[in-house]
Amino acid sequence: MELTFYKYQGTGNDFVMIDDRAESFDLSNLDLVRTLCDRKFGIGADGLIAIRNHPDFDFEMIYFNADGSQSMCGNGARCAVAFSHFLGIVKEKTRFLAIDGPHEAIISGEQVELLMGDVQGIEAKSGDFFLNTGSPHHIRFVEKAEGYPVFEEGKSIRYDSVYAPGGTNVNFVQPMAEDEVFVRTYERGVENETLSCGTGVTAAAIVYGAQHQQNQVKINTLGGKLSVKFQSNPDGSFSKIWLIGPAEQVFSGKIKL
Ligand SMILES: N[C@@H](CCC[C@H](N)C(=O)O)C(=O)O
Repeated sequence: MELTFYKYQGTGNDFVMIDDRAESFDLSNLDLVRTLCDRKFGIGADGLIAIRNHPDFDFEMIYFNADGSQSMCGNGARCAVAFSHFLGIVKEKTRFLAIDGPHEAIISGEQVELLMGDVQGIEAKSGDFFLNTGSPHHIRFVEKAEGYPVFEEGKSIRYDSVYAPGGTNVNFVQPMAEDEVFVRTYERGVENETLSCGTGVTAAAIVYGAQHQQNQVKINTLGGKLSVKFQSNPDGSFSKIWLIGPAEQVFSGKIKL
């Protein structure tokens, strides 16, 4: 049996994409998810996304990390929107469902603008910060992200007992200007640094923007540039959070199952 797949990337965060409107992909087969995401034995990706029909939305995005765990993925959602546009499911605007709830998106050329869920607030964590942007994110500001031991430090914070049992993603954020940062992320579920993390840069932008009275922050990652805009509310929450950046189909193929 063969599976048709598409490969997408959003600022270097890469995903196996499956058109599963026929519901023939077994979502409970996590060994298969792990094999498809394996860079030596499969297609290779940070995560896998199945697109399914939903009665109340344009589509549903079902996201798995490379290790088979599930959470919200910002870059993956932008790629899922581009893929649904490619499949003809959506035009320039869409409303779809992800694990953290409904999302809206706008496609303008190569860019996908994604409306994220509201954020309740920012927690202080011994000089660092924590917030949930659909996925959990620890934020640490560093003077220089280049050369920073992202894997070692990220892994140690990801497994810190304060985040047990679920763990957290970990972002190291270097300020570059009043409205610009460089972000490197250790991703839970990939268990390594990825070239970019959408929910992570969103978290970094919110913390940095709130500290510098900015409601729009430019983001540099190892995989490219994104931007985040948001509204700060008097109760410490954040809403109208938009993650903006490119999403691209890289190749497609068939793999033997
Ligand atoms: N790469 C993603 C985040 C995916 C989920 C994360 N690894 C987790 O398990 O929390 C993004 O672009 O947001």
